[in-house]
Amino acid sequence: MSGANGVSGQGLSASRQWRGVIEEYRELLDIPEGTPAVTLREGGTPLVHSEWLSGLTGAEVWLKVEGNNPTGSFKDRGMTTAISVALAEGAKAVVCASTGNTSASMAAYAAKAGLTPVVLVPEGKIAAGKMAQAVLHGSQVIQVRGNFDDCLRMAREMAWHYPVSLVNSVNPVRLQGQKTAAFEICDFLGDAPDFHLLPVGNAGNIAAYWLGYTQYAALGRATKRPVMRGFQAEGAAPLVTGEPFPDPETAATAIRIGNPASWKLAEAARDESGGRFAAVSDPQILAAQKELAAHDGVFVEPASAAGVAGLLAELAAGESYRGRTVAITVTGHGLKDIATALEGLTLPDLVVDADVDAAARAAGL
Ligand SMILES: Cc1ncc(COP(=O)(O)O)c(C=O)c1O
Ligand SMILES: N[C@@H](CCOP(=O)(O)O)C(=O)O
Repeated sequence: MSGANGVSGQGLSASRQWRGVIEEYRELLDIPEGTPAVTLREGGTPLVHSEWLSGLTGAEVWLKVEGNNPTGSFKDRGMTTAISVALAEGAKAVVCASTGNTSASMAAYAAKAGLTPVVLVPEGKIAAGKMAQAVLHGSQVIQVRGNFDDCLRMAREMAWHYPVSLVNSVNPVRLQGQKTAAFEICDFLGDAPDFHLLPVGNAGNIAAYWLGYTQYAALGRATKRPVMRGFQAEGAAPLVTGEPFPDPETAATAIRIGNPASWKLAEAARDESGGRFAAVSDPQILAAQKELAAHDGVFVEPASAAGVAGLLAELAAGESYRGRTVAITVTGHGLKDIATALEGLTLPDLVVDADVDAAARAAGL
């Protein structure tokens, strides 16, 4: 899951190493001047052309593969900025509420910075890979009898009453880092795409992309801004219905969020771009996850497939993207949640003697 992979993908020469999003885009980030970067060289992730989805749609469909970040999700872009600023401001400890990825990312960057990470998660709802990351990077992980929204309320209060800095995306410095994904897409394509599709949970990421696209258009580095389409899980779709979900539920645990903190910013991105929010069911999400792995070689966690599931659902409903350029963010790596990926699958049990002909026969060659 290395992020320093911008060498060919970002048009860099082989001798030039990707430096992480702060050093690559410092002059475009609203963070205190001269803030030393705490970085794991996040960003510079591949924009992979999807022959499968391009063939289905008649569009040029590109996947922004954020699982290639150092901790396996897009959160690293925002965590480099949040942890760098927190450290520069003298923080000794950091806290977040999480459905998993934010805690994994915070813990890694806190370890790098020598800060103490405190994590609040909904009890029993965190994928094992993410929990392992948080624990191995040295977090104090506190499970809460409640959902993510309860955890976020507690994290805000903890940061208010105790000497600990909050690094959830309600911290605006997070969005500064996360907007760099929009910069990278424009830099790679030479302009903004016509459409940008992505999963939405707490809604920081759609807000960050919109910031980035807006900034690039204002600077003349892009001629347009994309139409933003955000996809939520049916059981946790407050932006679709317009009402908080008191008991959000979905197999896509990363987006099991009933009351997104960046609700207003997400609505602004939708309205200013002429976009929309829509819901996709868990079976649609899990089917998209499998198809993406099988057709494009990109293995993502369930929540990360919501944008692709959304595109497929729209196509089935008669929507056309023909002739357009479409970017879809696939937000996190599939290895984070193996249990869900394997659910309902029959694992191969072909066992042969140590004999090549027997293996070839078993393989049907
Ligand atoms: C893998 C993954 N995808 C998508 C999201 C949604 O991002 P956001 O909360 O910024 O809307 C999250 C976190 O919520 C996530 O962990
Ligand atoms: N999916 C998120 C939820 C909270 O994230 P944030 O970006 O709003 O801090 C997670 O991974 O915890």
